[in-house]
Amino acid sequence: MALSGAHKDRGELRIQESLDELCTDLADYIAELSEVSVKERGVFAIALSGGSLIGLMGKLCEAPYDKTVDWAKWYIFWADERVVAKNHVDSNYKLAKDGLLSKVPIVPSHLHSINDSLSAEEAANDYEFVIRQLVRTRVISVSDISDCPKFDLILLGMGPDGHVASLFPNHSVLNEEDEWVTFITDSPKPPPERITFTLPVINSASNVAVVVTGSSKAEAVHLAIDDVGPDFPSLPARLVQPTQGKLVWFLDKPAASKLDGSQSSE
Ligand SMILES: O=C(O)[C@H](O)[C@@H](O)[C@H](O)[C@H](O)COP(=O)(O)O
Repeated sequence: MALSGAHKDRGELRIQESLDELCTDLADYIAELSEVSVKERGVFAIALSGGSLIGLMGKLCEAPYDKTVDWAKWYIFWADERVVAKNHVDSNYKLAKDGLLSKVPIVPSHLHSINDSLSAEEAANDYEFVIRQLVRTRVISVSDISDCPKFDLILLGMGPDGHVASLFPNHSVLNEEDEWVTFITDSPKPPPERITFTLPVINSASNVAVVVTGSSKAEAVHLAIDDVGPDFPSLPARLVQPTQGKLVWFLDKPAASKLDGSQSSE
């Protein structure tokens, strides 16, 4: 590991020399959280995002994780999803299914993707209803301070504009406090229609990991993590602040290159 440390309230930073090391560290981290959660609760409720994250999780399909992870105890959700058919090339479900979930023995009924025959608004309401049922049966824990679902792990990517899940800068959904799952029809990143976990749900999780690679995101990483003062508008990624849970940033060197002090640590 190139660098590891805590950054005030911004969580733990894990900065890796190479993508290969980042992928190994990420697989280790997920496998460990799965083990702890299965031991404590009998299940592991994990929410995925789209984008490069799924490829970076690829080592989970390989030895030793393919055999050591208790896949039958995984319940899988999406922190955000594009409102397209499940077999559409833009579907986050399809991305995860093809790249990861079809290669390990997940129980098909534990895969909780959106109903792709509904409108964005209906799909968000329906997804929240599904999550409410699973909170009731304690497949998903509940936060004792927010009453929100408390996922064991929420995995997020981040765009160069600092968006996470489908929470984009300056969008009104950033202020959503009542819904668990909401929708947008004007995503600046195509496709335009998406459903997304809201910030209260993300910040109620036991663990949140933000996985970011590449120099195009270095400025957003700096603005999301460093103490930049009040003059900068808050990026969605900066609003990821688990109330009781643990936040970890997985970064490669190019993504971390504009962090304060990064030059001196090379
Ligand atoms: O469905 C989506 O578009 C995402 O969930 C989104 O939040 C993604 O994680 C980031 O845009 C980062 O994507 P990349 O890692 O591919 O840049």
